[in-house]
Amino acid sequence: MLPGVLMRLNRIYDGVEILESHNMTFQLKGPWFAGMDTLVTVDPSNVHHIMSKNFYNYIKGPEFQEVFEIFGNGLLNTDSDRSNNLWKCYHAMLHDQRFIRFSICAVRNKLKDELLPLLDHFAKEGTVVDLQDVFRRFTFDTAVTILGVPDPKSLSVHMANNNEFSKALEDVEVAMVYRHMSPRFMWKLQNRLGLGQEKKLTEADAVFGRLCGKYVSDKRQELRNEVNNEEVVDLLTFFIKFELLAPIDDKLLRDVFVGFILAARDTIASTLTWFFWLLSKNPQVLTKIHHEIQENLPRSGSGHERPSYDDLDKLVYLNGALCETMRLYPPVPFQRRSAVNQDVLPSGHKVDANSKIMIFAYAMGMMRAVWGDDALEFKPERWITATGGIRHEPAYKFFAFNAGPRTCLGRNMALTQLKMVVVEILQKYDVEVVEGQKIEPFSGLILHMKHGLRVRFNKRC
Ligand code: HEM
Repeated sequence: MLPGVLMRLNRIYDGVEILESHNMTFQLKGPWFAGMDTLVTVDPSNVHHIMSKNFYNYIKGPEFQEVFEIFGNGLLNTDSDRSNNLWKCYHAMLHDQRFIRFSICAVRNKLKDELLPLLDHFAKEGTVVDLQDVFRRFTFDTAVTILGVPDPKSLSVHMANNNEFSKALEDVEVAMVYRHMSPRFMWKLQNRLGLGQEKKLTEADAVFGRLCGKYVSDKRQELRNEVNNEEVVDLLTFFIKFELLAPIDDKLLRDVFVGFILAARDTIASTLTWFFWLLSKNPQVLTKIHHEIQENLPRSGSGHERPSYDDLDKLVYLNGALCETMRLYPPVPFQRRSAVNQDVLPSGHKVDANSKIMIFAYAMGMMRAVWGDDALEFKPERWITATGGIRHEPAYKFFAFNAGPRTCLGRNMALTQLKMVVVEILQKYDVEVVEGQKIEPFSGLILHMKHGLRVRFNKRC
């Protein structure tokens, strides 16, 4: 059943119905020889139990690490709690004011100097563009810049696709989905014979090794020559210079590099794409966001560096609309875990040692039992308290950023970046979604739009 279910992720409503009729937890069966049986759950009490209360019993495990071996010893592939040194290093970096300033500046410059001029060009020419492609290029360039490597400049009028690293990432994603959907012996055999997706995966690994090797050695050289500029703290500089993680060898830096792009690139691009599509379907929400921006943000030319952190914090309704987007279309649509020891979940389901569990974040956001009868509606109001503040939902219910000790470390940075991009685009353009296109999700590691999202930009007066 598992391959079939993964292939039909676009028919999510079937999955929602099955899970609703099974009280939010369901045993999937694979062929007896393939070891693919998986307990699928969207029950928040189970999620809380798995991700927090009994955290040590539910690991990604060796099988997960084997599937994702291309990410090496990076954080996404590592089991353990917050005592892990790599986790501590990431945590320190994402709370370091110099790194935060550098990242915000990278996003702001990319917006101002490249994305907005490009959208101006598209608006002037009346060009129809794939918004998802635009955002993926934007987030790729910003993630690479934040890493401290020369900007690949993949945003351009011609939208050429000639970046080796980005192509390798795409091959990796397809290969990961293939590994998930195939019995282990099958992809192992293909890997040994160098066939199909496995061949591409091996080639992608070589690209990562070669390019990251060069980036890291260039950065080490740059730091040796540096006239000390304490203000510029990109990711590689942070990891190499501050030596929080000693020793840090080039192989681990390669794993951090690839993992960071994976964590910070398509998650943001996916959210932005679904967000603009949802706005096109819900014009009343768009009107309210415009109103909130007008009320709260200084106008351009007022001398402020716009918009500031504090300004963005005032946008409570926009925050709700972004959370609502990630509730319905969580960029990371599922999480896999494996049980170390036998256990019983709060729902009463028995879990055998070494059995597999999937938390299906995508279906969870659509569960009436979790979100109420209006679960399928796009309602930013859901995220606002009676006094007009931000309503915080527990992570085991709003699972887009994961839950427990291994919650997404970049959550705040992600929300800031999302708001910066949305505000700038909405202030300057009306985004017109082309009629008649088929919109359906494609779930790899990230929940993309299968056919992209074709739009026109019309300049606002
Ligand atoms: C909308 C944007 C984002 C979403 C929905 C998101 C979601 C997630 C999820 C679900 C995980 C757990 C992955 C797993 O263990 O399989 C995760 C981990 C992580 N994310 Fe994010 N993420 C986003 C943006 C970012 C950004 C911008 C950064 C960095 C600046 C970031 C940094 C990380 C890191 C370092 C981890 C590893 C945490 C750990 O394993 O302990 N994320 N994220």
